[in-house]
Amino acid sequence: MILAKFGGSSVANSHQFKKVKNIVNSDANKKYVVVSAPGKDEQHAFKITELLIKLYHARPNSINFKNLHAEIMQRFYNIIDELNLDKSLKLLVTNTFSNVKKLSYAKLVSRGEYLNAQIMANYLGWHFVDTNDFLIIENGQINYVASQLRLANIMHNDDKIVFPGFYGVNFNGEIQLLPRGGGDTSGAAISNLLGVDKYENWTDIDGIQVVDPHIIKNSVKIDSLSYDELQELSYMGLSVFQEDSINPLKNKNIPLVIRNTNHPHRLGTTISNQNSSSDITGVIGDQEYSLISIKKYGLAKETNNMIAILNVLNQFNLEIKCMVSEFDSINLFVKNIEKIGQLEAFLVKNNISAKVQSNIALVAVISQKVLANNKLQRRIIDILEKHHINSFMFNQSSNDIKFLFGIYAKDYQRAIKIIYQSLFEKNLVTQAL
Ligand SMILES: Nc1ncnc2c1ncn2[C@@H]1O[C@H](COP(=O)(O)OP(=O)(O)O)[C@@H](O)[C@H]1O
Ligand SMILES: N[C@@H](CC(=O)OP(=O)(O)O)C(=O)O
Repeated sequence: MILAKFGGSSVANSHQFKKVKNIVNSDANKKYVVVSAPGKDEQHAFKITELLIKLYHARPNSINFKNLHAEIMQRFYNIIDELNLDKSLKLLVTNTFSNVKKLSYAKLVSRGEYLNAQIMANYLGWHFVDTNDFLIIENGQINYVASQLRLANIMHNDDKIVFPGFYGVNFNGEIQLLPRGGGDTSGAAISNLLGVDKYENWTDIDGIQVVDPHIIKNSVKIDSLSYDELQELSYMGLSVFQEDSINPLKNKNIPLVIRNTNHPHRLGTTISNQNSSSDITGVIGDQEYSLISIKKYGLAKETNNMIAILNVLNQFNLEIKCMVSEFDSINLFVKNIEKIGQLEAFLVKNNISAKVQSNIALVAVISQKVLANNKLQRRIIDILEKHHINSFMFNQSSNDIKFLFGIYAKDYQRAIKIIYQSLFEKNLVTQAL
């Protein structure tokens, strides 16, 4: 049994719907489909989810509101008309958006996946099952035990089912959204609940590449990698697959295959408990960090100091990506802070002497094979020095999968290109081993 999740780019218009039908009909084992809301395509610069978020914030009856409302409905009408589907679906679209201002944020924003799953189910001739009826999300976390019980009451063995991604429901019956990109998580969670043999994640790229294609268009494609490597890649910012989606698959040893809806015969990238096919699986990062450097005599020795600092950061809801401590200092890399001034004032008021620096990038080289010896790390530091890229804070993860360093954001893309070219194009990976 296979569950296939189709991301926004794979279900953006009627043309893409036809590709999805060919893919699922070509393999009798594909029994479950999860869809996202229509994404971007050549005609549409915005995803439906983005338009729904704008609609929620638009002033009722303003021109902007009316335009957004019409644009969203028209995209669904076009898909239904172009596929010659039952006209009742158009009525469903109209009714869904008939009283937008009465809908909660989560309910409105989830309607993109809800309608797309209804339309896809009708087009494939499969059943529609609403995740609203079984996927329990409490405080942002999926409750697997409760979800399993509810799902067991809905499922009938031979059903072929289309589920909407991205949302579930809490115990009070209110719709709950997963974080943006959460369709991957829905797919992984439902794969776990149904105990499928394989989870296919269909998107618009042939698989995972060593470098984000926005930085290097055609870097080496990885044929296979381990769950742990993917976890590190996603944690460091890989957008192709959501970070929270890996554990539900790893726990049940369900292989994940990332495949291209536009080129369905290409093999994609397989993620399982097997070691990677490549020495290096990623040169990856993000340039939206701030560095908080805190100094105090004997700081790292006193647990109370640490607790006080973490409490302060907690009040500002900061996500710490990396923390390096020495005898009298702690360096924390956090996602860009909107209220830097307020944070600095707060730290001073609490007698914590700290410097906050913005426009920092974190870059990681991910490899399960070569980081255990130190040669690759030295090679990377040499490359950065040779190209006059100021780097600071080098950190190796305890599982020897990730080598991480900080640089200034202005050097981010150049650093990634140089490291990739030096290691791959000049074939230095093998020399570094
Ligand atoms: N290292 C990488 N390898 C492959 N794709 C990547 C990588 N980094 C970023 N991406 C981007 O991820 C995109 C696919 O993810 P996403 O936009 O969420 O797809 P979907 O619409 O199918 O959910 C690709 O189009 C690609 O631009
Ligand atoms: N539509 C939601 C959920 C999602 O996973 O979408 P996509 O598959 O297009 O990344 C979003 O835009 O966040």
